[in-house]
Amino acid sequence: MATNDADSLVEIQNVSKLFDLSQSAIDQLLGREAQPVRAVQDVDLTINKGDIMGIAGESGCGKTTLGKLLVKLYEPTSGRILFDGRDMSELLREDQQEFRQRVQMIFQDPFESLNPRMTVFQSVVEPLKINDIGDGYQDRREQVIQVLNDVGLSPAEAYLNEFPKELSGGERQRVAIARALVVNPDFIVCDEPVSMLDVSIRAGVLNLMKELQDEYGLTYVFISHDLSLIRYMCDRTAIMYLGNIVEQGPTDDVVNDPKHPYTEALFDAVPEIEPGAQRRRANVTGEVPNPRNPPSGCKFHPRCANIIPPEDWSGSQDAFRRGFNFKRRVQTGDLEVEDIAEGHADQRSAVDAVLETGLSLELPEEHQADGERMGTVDVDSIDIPKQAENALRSATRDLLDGNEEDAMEQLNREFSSICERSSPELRQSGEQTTACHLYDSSPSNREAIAPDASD
Ligand SMILES: Nc1ncnc2c1ncn2[C@@H]1O[C@H](COP(=O)(O)OP(=O)(O)OP(=O)(O)O)[C@@H](O)[C@H]1O
Repeated sequence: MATNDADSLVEIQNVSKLFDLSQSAIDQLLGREAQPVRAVQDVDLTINKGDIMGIAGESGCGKTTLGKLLVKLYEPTSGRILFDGRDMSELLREDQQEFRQRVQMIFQDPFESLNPRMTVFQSVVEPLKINDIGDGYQDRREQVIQVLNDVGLSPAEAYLNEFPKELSGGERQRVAIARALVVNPDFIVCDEPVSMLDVSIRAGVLNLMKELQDEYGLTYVFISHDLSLIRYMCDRTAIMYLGNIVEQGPTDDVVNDPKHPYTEALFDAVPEIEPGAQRRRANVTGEVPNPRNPPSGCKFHPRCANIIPPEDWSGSQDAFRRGFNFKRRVQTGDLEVEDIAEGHADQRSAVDAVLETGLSLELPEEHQADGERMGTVDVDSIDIPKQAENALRSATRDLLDGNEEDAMEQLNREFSSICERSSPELRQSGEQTTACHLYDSSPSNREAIAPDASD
């Protein structure tokens, strides 16, 4: 749990945000409890004064929800957030006003965040009026002119009477930034602040935001799925997956020496900076699961390249990953054994065909095994222990006989992993903290998979 550090501005302590808490019609029909969307779950994070903290992750992982919690647009379902040492949910009325002045948010779409019927002057002066800042019209007008010049809209006088539709996308976002800055905040949450802008003007807006950070003494949170932006802007970075922070630390360390297999996969998928360099795709299987019904244990385990075999596993990790994936495909109904077996004269060749399909991984070409093609793999090329192969064969025969329960029992006996059983705690590794069983204290885990992950 985060401690009250002298340099910290924001401390997120074990925060969760759940949506749709009531039972749906399907829940009622099945007599089960409500299945809320766990948009943010058990998040701990400290944001230090003067830092730019990046929050990265795929769409739907909870970045915006976390951002909105930070500016009190949402209240946590559980946990607490301290701003400058004070619990945000316990602010008195007068303190709330001060908070709303000190904390601002900039959204992705400047067109939506600006009122189309207000001129630039009206938009930017409004927060001064709401917060009762400034000494009359003339003083406020001067403050508006000053901030418009600061955000590069100069001469400011030329912009005062413009409406949003008369401005370019970049100009509109600068007005949105001016609106946030005019009240002289300490902390700004920027949610994808340049993703709607033309690529050619993004760098200009980002550089401006860096300059403003020095000038106004700001602390920023940058939410983005764009890892090049995170790399360029942020001192520290937190990586989210299905509502959890799976890794965080100094951006250079997170980028150059990722600890969590998800972080590694995420950065694998980013095109290199050098023009013409090959894009290396991520070594992950499947899609992001439904946040209403997330996987057990480590939520990333069904997709993870480094899933951990049991201690007595004698084959390769790759073979375990394939066997485990076979089990999941059976569990989720994704392995159509009858279709695969169709047209095979005897059960033995049908079982061979199911194994060839079930043990292949749907991975980008650069991560496929030598004997892998068109969704099948040569089973002899996999280093799988005899006993495990026999269990797969026997489970497949059960499946062909329609006996899924016995099949699952055998598969569970052979292909069980700590990653599916228990949720990993955040642990220090190098400069970062990461939630992955590879970094648990049991040395057998690390030796089995990640001999170089022992720091
Ligand atoms: N108001 C809401 N009601 C119900 N579910 C919500 C609500 N807001 C977000 N969610 C769900 O919570 C999860 C996290 O959403 P969130 O928008 O925070 O993710 P994100 O990482 O910001 O995604 P994106 O980059 O696409 O905006 C998603 O599954 C989303 O559908």
